[in-house]
Amino acid sequence: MEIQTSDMGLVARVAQLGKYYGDGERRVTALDDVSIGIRRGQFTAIMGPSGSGKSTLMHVMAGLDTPSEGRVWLGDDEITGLGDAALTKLRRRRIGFVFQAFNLIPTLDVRGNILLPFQLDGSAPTAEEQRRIDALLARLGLQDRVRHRPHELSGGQQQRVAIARALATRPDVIFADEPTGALDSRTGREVLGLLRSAVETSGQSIAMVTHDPIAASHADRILFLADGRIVADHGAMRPEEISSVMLQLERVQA
Ligand SMILES: Nc1ncnc2c1ncn2[C@@H]1O[C@H](COP(=O)(O)OP(=O)(O)OP(=O)(O)O)[C@@H](O)[C@H]1O
Repeated sequence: MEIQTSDMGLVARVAQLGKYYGDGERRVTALDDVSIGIRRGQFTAIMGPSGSGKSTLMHVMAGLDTPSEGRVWLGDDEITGLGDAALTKLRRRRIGFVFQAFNLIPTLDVRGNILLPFQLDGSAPTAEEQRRIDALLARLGLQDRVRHRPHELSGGQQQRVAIARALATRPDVIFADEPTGALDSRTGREVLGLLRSAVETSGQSIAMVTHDPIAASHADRILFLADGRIVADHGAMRPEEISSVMLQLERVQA
């Protein structure tokens, strides 16, 4: 297969990606010959049975983990083989993260948490970025909470702060790992609505790992993994259609 080295429509891409853990008989194949791109301006869900390689794929695409084989690009920039310092800089500048456990800094208030990516990058937000952050705080219903610390907020509010932090720097792509996993279903739906509206209103590109068919039904595209391979690549689907694919994959993988 020809490896394309440029594609303006993709914000992140991997080619012939393999990831192995351990040696000899104990070798585990987490990813096996995966070639896939995340499309710009789309909300992509990554689904699959437990152990199918979802988190590994996301971590390699986000430069949090390195592949055993194959190549990785962020936009047009190949990141395969970059060292830790270069990857850290690239993540800070070009990638946003939203995690199941929110990952806010407990000693910083809401504004401090949202400004953290700028501070880590050694830059203060410009006046325009500051205005954008204020607008984000208002849109996410956090304007009365800016001086609160994470432990003074509900789970849903904490995840909204994490989303505001991820959106504040206008990253090329946001990687979300089970963003609704720790939330009740109503709060989870609100969070998904916020991610969806970032795609609709700002063209934000988002890739989300999830187990939840309802969460995945908010996506424009759903990639299904099983045993470390991409086994299906669908446009938007209803929750019941997603559940039925997942049931089939769980049977195959088991
Ligand atoms: N650090 C590691 N050492 C050894 N094996 C690992 C490691 N990380 C992941 N694996 C294995 O790689 C495979 C893929 O794991 P991964 O976490 O990517 O799956 P997943 O689809 O995200 O699973 P889950 O839905 O349960 O979180 C699994 O078999 C897992 O046990």
